Amino acid sequence: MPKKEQRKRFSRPASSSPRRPQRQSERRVREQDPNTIPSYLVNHLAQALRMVLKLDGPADVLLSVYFKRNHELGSRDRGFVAEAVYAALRHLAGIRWRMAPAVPERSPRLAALVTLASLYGMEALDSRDVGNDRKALEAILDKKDSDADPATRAELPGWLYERVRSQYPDHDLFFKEIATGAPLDIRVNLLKGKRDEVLEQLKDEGKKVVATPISPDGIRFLDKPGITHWPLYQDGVIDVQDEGSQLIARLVAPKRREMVCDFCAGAGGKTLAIGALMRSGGSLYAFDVNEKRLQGMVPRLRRSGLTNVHPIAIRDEHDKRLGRLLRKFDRVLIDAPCTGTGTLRRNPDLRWRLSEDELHRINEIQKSVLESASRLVKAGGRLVYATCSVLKEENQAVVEAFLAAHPEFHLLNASEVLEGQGVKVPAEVKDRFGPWFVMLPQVTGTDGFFGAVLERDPDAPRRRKPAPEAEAPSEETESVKAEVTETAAPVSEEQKAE
Ligand SMILES: C[S@@+](CC[C@H](N)C(=O)[O-])C[C@H]1O[C@@H](n2cnc3c(N)ncnc32)[C@H](O)[C@@H]1O
Repeated sequence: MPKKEQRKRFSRPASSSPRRPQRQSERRVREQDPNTIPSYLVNHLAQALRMVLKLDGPADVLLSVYFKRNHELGSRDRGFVAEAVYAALRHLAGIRWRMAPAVPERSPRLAALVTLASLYGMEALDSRDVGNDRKALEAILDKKDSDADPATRAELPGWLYERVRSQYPDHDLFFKEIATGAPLDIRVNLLKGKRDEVLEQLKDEGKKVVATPISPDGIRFLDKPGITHWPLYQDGVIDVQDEGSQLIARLVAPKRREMVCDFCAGAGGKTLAIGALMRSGGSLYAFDVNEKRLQGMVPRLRRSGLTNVHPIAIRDEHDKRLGRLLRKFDRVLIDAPCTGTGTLRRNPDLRWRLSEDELHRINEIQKSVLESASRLVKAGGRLVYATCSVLKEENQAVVEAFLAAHPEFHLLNASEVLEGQGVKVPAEVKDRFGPWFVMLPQVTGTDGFFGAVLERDPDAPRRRKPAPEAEAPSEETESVKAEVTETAAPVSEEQKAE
């Protein structure tokens, strides 16, 4: 292999090219070898890295601020800069180690050159952009990965590396997966379309799509098109949702006329999937402490055609008003706040912003939310605890501690719950994880997800009531809805208008 080829250290995103068309204004400034990356893109990458490497917010948010401030950048240029920023974040430990004693956040231009040379090779850089940094850059690129410590090679902070390493025998495959991006999955809204028909339509339109292998509702794009302007999206036939997240909604297995609660609903990814499984029947309460996130659900709900969802902002898991809903729900989903370590392919910056202290803080909230939300489950009802974390501390350990303190709940086999709906759960998932539902990038090709299905013993016999009126919310729950709706005015007002 020629030496320059050896220097391409990062796998290159399929969509990006080092040869960007130069803008007219740039050409006027100076002529440049057309086979190299235009200088203005190197400069933008350095400035974007200066901002994003502060790690004081999610990379996608910081990047969109950067692009707003630099609105003269066209969409292809934005794509190029974004891909390079994400590559730098995926390989930040390695870049840091190579650049030492220089530090990427203080030398973002050098970090930009290292990133671009690692993606496209030194020959893609204009010698005037490299300037006096050539020697330093060559020394940086010549360092051998095998000399770095294992956590650096895994591109994880030490505390997280140790946990993943000790927990998963196939940890090396996990490390390999988190060095790549994630595909774009969508869920077909069962109220408005059939998966196979939408799949055919997309294929006829020339889109590169396949059915998701496990979720019966999903479609996977082999590239990553922008879909939000498509009629299928605007009309609510499809929504963006990772296959793993679709399956968590299926773990809830709601029936059409039931009372269901999505306790940590956020912007409603799983709420929408559960509502569609309920065919918009029954009542679906969507709680969250973050009113702004709940508001993000409103346009999605409008597109989806669901009319059974009640988004309600709560103060916290001890909100007094929840007292009126005790033992009222057939199903409760807790999509708990978590470290998000299952989504590192999508959110490569997350690992550098997390800490062990943060993990412990989140862990306390998880236990407390599970404790409180479990009280809403009626006798014989189901409780699903889920996270997008790959850490046992946030998953099995939380549920095991809860079960030890609550003999009135027992664990169901999550794979059987899915198979009862015709979902083909991979044998490896069943064999490795028993009653738990665990998805991992290296096993299922999805984000990492955890789900546990618990059932409250049917200690109190269900009241026999004539269907269907009897299954409608009681006056008491209606009054809670009205009361809480007032406090969550911005969400619920829009909701009422639908
Ligand atoms: C994993 S996210 C939910 C994602 C969402 N279910 C989805 O599918 O798009 C966890 C959510 O829990 C919420 N949360 C945090 N603490 C909470 C609490 N004490 N009670 C209820 N929700 C809480 C956060 O605001 C966040 O939206």
